[in-house]
Amino acid sequence: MTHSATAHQRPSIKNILSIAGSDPSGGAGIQADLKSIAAAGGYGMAVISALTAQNTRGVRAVHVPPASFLTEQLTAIAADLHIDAIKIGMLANAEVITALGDWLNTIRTPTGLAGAMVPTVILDPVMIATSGDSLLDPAADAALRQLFTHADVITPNIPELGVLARGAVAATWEQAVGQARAVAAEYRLLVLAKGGHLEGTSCRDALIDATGVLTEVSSPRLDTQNTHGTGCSLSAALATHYARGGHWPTALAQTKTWLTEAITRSDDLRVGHGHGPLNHLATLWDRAPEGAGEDPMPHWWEEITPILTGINQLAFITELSAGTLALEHFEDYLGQDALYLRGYASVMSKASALAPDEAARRFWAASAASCLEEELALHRGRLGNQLPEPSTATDAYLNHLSSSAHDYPVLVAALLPCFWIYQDVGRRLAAANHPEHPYADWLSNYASEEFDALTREAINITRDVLHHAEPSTRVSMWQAFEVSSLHELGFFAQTGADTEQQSDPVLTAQKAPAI
Ligand SMILES: Nc1ncnc2c1ncn2[C@@H]1O[C@H](COP(=O)(O)OP(=O)(O)OP(=O)(O)O)[C@@H](O)[C@H]1O
Ligand SMILES: Cc1ncc(COP(=O)(O)O)c(N)n1
Repeated sequence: MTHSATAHQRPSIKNILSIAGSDPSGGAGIQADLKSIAAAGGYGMAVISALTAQNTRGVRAVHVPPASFLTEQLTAIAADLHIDAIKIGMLANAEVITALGDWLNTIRTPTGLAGAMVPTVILDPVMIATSGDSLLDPAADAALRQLFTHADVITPNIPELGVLARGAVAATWEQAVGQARAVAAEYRLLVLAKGGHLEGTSCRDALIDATGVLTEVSSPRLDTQNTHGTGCSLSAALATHYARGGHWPTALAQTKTWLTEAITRSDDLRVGHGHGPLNHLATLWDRAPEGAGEDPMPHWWEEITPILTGINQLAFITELSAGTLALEHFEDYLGQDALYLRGYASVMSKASALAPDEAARRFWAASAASCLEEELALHRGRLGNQLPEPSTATDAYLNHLSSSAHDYPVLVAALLPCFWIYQDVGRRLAAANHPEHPYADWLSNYASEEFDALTREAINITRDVLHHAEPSTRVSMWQAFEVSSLHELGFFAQTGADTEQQSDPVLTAQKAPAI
C-alpha cells in the first residue's frame, strides 16, 4: 500500500478554532486550549480576544486590542481555513462580544461560507478566574446573552450558572441541574453543568437541555490546587471530541477521562506557586516509546558524520589500514599522540576534580591514569622517549580542552570525541589487522573490550550531565563536542601522509543539532 493511499483512509484531522484570551503562564486561555485540542487529536487555531498579564497566583492586568482587530483575525482565518468547531473563552467586554457575534452571523447563516459545514460552537462564559479576578466587564452581560444565539453548548461553572440563571449560586448538584435546565430552555441550547465548585467526594458534569440531563459523567474529586484552566481545557477538548465523533455523550466521556488524568498528573509539572495548570499532554507522553527522543547521543554522533567521513578518507587512515603508511608518517603521528595524551590525561584529572559524583570522579581519574600508563608505554616502546615539539594541531586541540575545563559539563563533552571517535576509527583499523600488519600492536590497542567499556561509560556520563543541564549549557556542550571532533580530524590529518598531498580535510559539519 502506498503512503498516500494510507493517508486517504484516515479520517481527516478536524480544525478547531479557539477564540479566547492569552494566559502567558500557559495554564488557561488560548494556551490551555491549544494543548487540549492537540491532546484530543485536533488541529488547533487561535484568535486572541484579550491579553492578560497573569500567573498561577492571579491576573495583574488585561489588555484588550480593538474589537476591529478581532474581526481581522477571524476573517483572515475564515477566508482560508475550514473550521470544524469553535471554542469561545474569555471575551473581556461588550465590544469584543459584539464583533464576534457579527462575525459568527456571517459564518453560521446560509449567506456565509458557501457550501461549508456550519461549525459547532462551544462557549465557555468566562467571567471570573480561579484566582477571583474578573475577566469580563459586568456591563457585558446583555451582549453575552445575545451571543448565546450562536452557541450550541455553553459551559458555565457554578457561580457563572447562577448569574446566567439570575439566581443564587447553587449549593447542590440538583440546584445546578435545575438552573442549567432553565438556562438551556431560555437560550435553546445545551448547558454543560460542571460540579467542580461544589462540595463532595465526586465531581459531576452533565449536558443538560430544557428537558433535563442528556448525559452525565463523574470523577473522584482530586485533592489538588492545580485547577487553573480546567474550564478552558474542558471546553476546548469537548469541542474537539465532538468535532471528531459528532456524539455528545461520547465526546463528554472522552473529555472527562482525559481531564481527570490531566489533573491527576498535574503534580508532574513545576509551574508557579499558586493554582497550577493541568498536565495536558501527560497521556500522550506516556504513549511515546520508552525513551523516545530522550537520548541525544545518537543524534550528536549523526551530526558529526561529515567529520567522521573526512577522517576515514584521510590518506593517514587508509594507508594505516592497508599497512602502506610510511614509517616516518606513523612516527610523526605517534610523537604528537604522545604529547596529546599527556595533555589529555591532565585535563581528565581536572574532570575528576570537578565531577559532582563519586562514580564520575573515579572514572575520570582511572581514565587519566590508564591513558598515561598504557598508551604512553606503547609510545615509549616505539618512540624511545624521543618526543617532538607539539604541532599546531596538537596545541590547538589541547588548548580547546583546557579552555573547556572551566565548566564540568562542557569539559565532559569536549573529552568525549577522543573516546568515541578513536573507538570508531579503532574498530575499522582492527578489522584490517592481521599478524603480519606492520602496525599490528597499535591497531589492536584501540579495539579492545576495555576501551569499548570506557567509551560507553564516557558516553553515559555525558548523557547524564546533558540531561540535567540548562538549555544554554546543552548548547555549549554540543559546541565543545563538535569542536573536539573537528580537532580529531585536524589531528589525524596532520601527518605528511595528508599534508604532502593536495586535499584539505573536509571541515564541514557546523550545524548545531536540536538538543
Ligand atoms: N478537584 C477536582 N478534581 C477532579 N475534577 C475537578 C476538580 N475540580 C474541577 N474538576 C473538573 O474540572 C472541570 C472544570 O470544572 P469547574 O467547575 O472547576 O469549572 P471552571 O470553574 O470553569 O474551571 P476553572 O478552574 O478553569 O475556572 C469539570 O469537569 C470539573 O468536574
Ligand atoms: C485568558 C484566560 N482565560 C480564562 C481563564 C479562566 O481560567 P481559570 O478560571 O482557571 O483561571 C483565565 N484565567 N485566563
